[in-house]
Amino acid sequence: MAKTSLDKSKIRILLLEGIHQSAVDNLHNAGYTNIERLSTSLTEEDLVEKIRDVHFIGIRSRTQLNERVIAAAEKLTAIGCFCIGTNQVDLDAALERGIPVFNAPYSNTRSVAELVLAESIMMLRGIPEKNARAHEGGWLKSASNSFEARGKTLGIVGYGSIGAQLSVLAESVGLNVIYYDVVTKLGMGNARQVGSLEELLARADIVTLHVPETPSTRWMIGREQLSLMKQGSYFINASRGTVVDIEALAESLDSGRLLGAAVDVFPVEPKGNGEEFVSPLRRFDNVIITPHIGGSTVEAQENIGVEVSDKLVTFSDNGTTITSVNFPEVALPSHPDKHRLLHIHRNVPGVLSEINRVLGNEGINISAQYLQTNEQVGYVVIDVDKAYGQQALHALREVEHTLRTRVLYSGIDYD
Ligand SMILES: NC(=O)c1ccc[n+]([C@@H]2O[C@H](COP(=O)([O-])OP(=O)(O)OC[C@H]3O[C@@H](n4cnc5c(N)ncnc54)[C@H](O)[C@@H]3O)[C@@H](O)[C@H]2O)c1
Ligand SMILES: O=C(O)[C@H](O)COP(=O)(O)O
Repeated sequence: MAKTSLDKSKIRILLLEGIHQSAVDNLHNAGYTNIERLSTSLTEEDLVEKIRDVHFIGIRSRTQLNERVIAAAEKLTAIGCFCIGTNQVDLDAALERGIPVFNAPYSNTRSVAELVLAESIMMLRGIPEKNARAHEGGWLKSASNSFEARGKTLGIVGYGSIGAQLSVLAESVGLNVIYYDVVTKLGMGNARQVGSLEELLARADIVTLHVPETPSTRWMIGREQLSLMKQGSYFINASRGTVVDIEALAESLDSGRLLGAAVDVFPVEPKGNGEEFVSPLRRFDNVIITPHIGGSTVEAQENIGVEVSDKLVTFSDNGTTITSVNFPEVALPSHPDKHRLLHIHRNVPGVLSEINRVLGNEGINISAQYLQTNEQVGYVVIDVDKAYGQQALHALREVEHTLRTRVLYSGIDYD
């Protein structure tokens, strides 16, 4: 019987942007040893070159996996975003090539929520300016524009994992919480959903954004929205830089409508720690500027390293795509004495019956089978007797509308 799997040590894994050592350790423990780990992201040109021979890539928010890069990734099997956001990946381009994308939807949410609550309290007390003056030798002892959090209203835009967690923390210090979300959601504690973004902007003392980057959130906060905010209110953005018109935010700070802001994400961010950060917000002492570190805590990064590498290993070892953000979700218990075939195809009628027909024609008995589809793609996992693995793979490749096929042999096979 022909051995069909590629030795795990030949499976190339590229980890970028300083992904935590926990990911490397986890992959090693699962038998994957061919790992290159870089502390930075790569330019498009470098990525196109480097990704050619890579089976798995791990990135964070900075690496742009656009259509051109994905098209160059001839061997790429799965993408791991070691963060929450997946807007940096062309998810459709990956799907079209049968490449599932995974992320870590929960591991850094607490870190962001804690930071935002701390920033709210710091801004209410005017700490950013007082701190800046003291560093210059000044002494701004004053109660003017210095407030308790108790009884103020926090307005959360996007009540998902981070927004909801922040809501709980905020109520514990006496903030009243209102939130706006495109989906109707049950509030935590006494938090109340409002019917429109405009209502939230008009009622909140502090507005904080926790939406993903999508076409509906792009530039959702501009001059008009900021003009609806209360005189003397505060603004926080730790979501994505493209959600806010930063020039309009600077104008609101100049006009004094906003007493302060805290911004962690920017439309253009430096590619690495050595590059200059350019922003109209640099001139404001009452703005807390942080370098996209909302999720950058030791705890979050260690957990993310384990969570996403686990997902890559599980997919690599048995084809499971549960929690993939772009792919039909399939999990079939492993059958150690069988060969597992993975078949990814365009989601058009008749493919499954064609698969079963070609396998039947070859006299191949199917031990287990599971199909899931999304609008574009169908994903079938099929277990067959070991003696037929290679033959079944050849038969499946002939099925019309096939995007990709693979056979797993006591682990995995890569084309
Ligand atoms: N600064 C950081 O380091 C950092 C860390 C983690 C996450 N993030 C960003 O925060 C975002 C939110 O994270 P999450 O885990 O809470 O995501 P989530 O998906 O759990 O929640 C997002 C919420 O936004 C809502 N939403 C979507 N479009 C909306 C719109 N147009 N108006 C109002 N609400 C809308 C969704 O319904 C959902 O409830 C991530 O997508 C990521 O971009 C940043
Ligand atoms: O999407 C996220 O989880 C955050 O933006 C954090 O991204 P990072 O891993 O690049 O810090």
